[in-house]
Amino acid sequence: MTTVNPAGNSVGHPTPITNATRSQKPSGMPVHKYGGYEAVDIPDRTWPDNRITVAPRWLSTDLRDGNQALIDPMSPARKREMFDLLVKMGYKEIEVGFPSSGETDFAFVRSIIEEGAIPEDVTISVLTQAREELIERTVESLVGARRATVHLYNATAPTFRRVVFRGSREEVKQIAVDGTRLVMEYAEKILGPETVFGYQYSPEIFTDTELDFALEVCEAVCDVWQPEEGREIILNLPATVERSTPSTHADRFEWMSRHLTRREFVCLSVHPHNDRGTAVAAAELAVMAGADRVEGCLFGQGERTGNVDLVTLGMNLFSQGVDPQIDFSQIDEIRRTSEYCNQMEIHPRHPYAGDLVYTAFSGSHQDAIKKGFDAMERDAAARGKTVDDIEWAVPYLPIDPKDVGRSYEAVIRVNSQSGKGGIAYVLKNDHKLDLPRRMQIEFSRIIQARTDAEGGEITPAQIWSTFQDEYLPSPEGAANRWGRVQIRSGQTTTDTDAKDTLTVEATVDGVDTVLSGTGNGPISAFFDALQAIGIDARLLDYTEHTMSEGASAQAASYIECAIDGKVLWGIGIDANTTRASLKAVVSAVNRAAR
Ligand SMILES: CC(=O)SCCNC(=O)CCNC(=O)[C@H](O)C(C)(C)COP(=O)(O)OP(=O)(O)OC[C@H]1O[C@@H](n2cnc3c(N)ncnc32)[C@H](O)[C@@H]1OP(=O)(O)O
Ligand SMILES: CC(C)C(=O)C(=O)O
Repeated sequence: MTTVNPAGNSVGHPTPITNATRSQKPSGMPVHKYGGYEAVDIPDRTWPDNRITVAPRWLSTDLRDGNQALIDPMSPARKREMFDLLVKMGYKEIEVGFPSSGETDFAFVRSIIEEGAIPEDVTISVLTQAREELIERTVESLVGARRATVHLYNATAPTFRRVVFRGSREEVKQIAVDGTRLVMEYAEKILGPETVFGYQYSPEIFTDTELDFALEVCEAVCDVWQPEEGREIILNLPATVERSTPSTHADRFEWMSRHLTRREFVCLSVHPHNDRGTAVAAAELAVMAGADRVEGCLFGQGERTGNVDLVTLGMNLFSQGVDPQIDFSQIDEIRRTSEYCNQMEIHPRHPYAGDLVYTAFSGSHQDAIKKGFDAMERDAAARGKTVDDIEWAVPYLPIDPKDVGRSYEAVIRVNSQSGKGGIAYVLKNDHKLDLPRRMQIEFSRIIQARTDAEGGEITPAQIWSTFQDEYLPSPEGAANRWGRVQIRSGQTTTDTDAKDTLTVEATVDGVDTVLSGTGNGPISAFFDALQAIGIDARLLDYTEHTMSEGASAQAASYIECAIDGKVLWGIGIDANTTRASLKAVVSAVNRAAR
């Protein structure tokens, strides 16, 4: 056989792809327009060995960075709903707006202060440019607040120095220094003793600013603020536009953390955006590299591709056994509120919150999930505990969906990619029927035929009605549409040599009749009785289980038989196990004749 390998040569045998044979043709994309990102000279970096064992401080900037990126910024009512949600979830630092931007933000800040909506342990913060009239207005918005932080920013990156401020390094540093001084002066003048006042500074686009200059500006700002015991300064180092790998970002954090002279009085804060799609990793690695605090938005709202997603970050900690200090137990409610406030939908694959993130359609995933749930139950029982008390270990499910308020219903959804495990899961979960393995295979072929013919998803209700129609036509079935044999009542007697005699009142082909037979037990006696109506049945396998607890508990019996040369399963459900097994025989017999 002749094949063409990836390099385009005809060869006698397929050639494996190696770096040597891989095509290196230019793509034609204008790569010359972009330069590589500068590495940090920190060969003794320590962050890769660090582990996150406690949650960082969180700041939600949904009402500021998130809001400023919306097509339709939040109305006062939507802002208030978001604020109340953030408080309820447990955020203790909330950036509530840019009060000097206009009346809407100013009035909102005033409203939450005047209406007493801010719990005592929550600090609000407000953002301002380093311009005197804006700083004054910003501080005015905070009058009467119990705990408030002014957050001042100016861009420090070279392009901004050249293009926006048209100034030297010294001049740009001076903007930060003067801004800090003005914030302190206006806070002193305008705010009363009831306000615990804090200060935050951000060298905007920290990630594009030369490290030595970012440090120089931060140090100059600290010289003005004079951080000390009980007087922290928050230095927030934003990846305003994400351009580096998370590892380089972490290097920059470790470098800054090592070089800041008053590090113990500095709260080092990270503010990643998601332009490369790696904001979550950037935040996590920055925390490993020394960041004390993370700024972001719920579900990654925010400028362009968004701020870092606070939900994913918090849930990532949770899934590692670290308390995020935030309550995500009603994730769908959080999601609905966020969608309402931002007027934007959350993607079905959004980590932890999307509609499909705890759902498996594919057979091998479903099989493993079902086995995982079964193993959890067995392990818990063996240790005398409940499933909720042992370590979560269900394949393909990073967390227990119940922990975020989801039910198990959507965990397994069935389509043409599904296998027996998923279908068995639906029957067990929704109907307490634990089908024997070979019966699972039999029933999954029936479902598979339907999904192949009709395409799309088959719902749990459709699976159940197919199951009823196939195995339970009467009387448990949805419709008494078919079934050659129906039993109405039966009696067994056991004689002295342990032979059972069974007498059954039945309807066969629409005619009422009495069937009678003997055997080693009721099932074999019933097989014997069926001979009278020309049915030759032989038992191959039998299992049963109870479906619930208590006096009125139902039992399910499963019977595999060879009937007139066909091997098939039947099921019977009844409070009495003998009746359940007779019904299972009827189920199989009727299927054979169908
Ligand atoms: C990365 C971030 O997310 S930063 C936050 C961005 N958010 C926002 O801007 C939302 C709210 N902002 C606004 O509503 C408006 O910008 C306002 C009302 C605050 C100010 O509006 P304007 O007075 O029209 O000024 P504008 O925002 O256009 O800023 C331009 C001027 O401010 C200067 N400037 C920009 N940022 C800063 C800063 N942080 N500190 C000092 N000056 C600054 C610019 O150099 C420019 O000066 P120039 O006119 O001398 O060239
Ligand atoms: C104001 C700063 C922190 C900001 O939002 C950014 O740089 O993205």
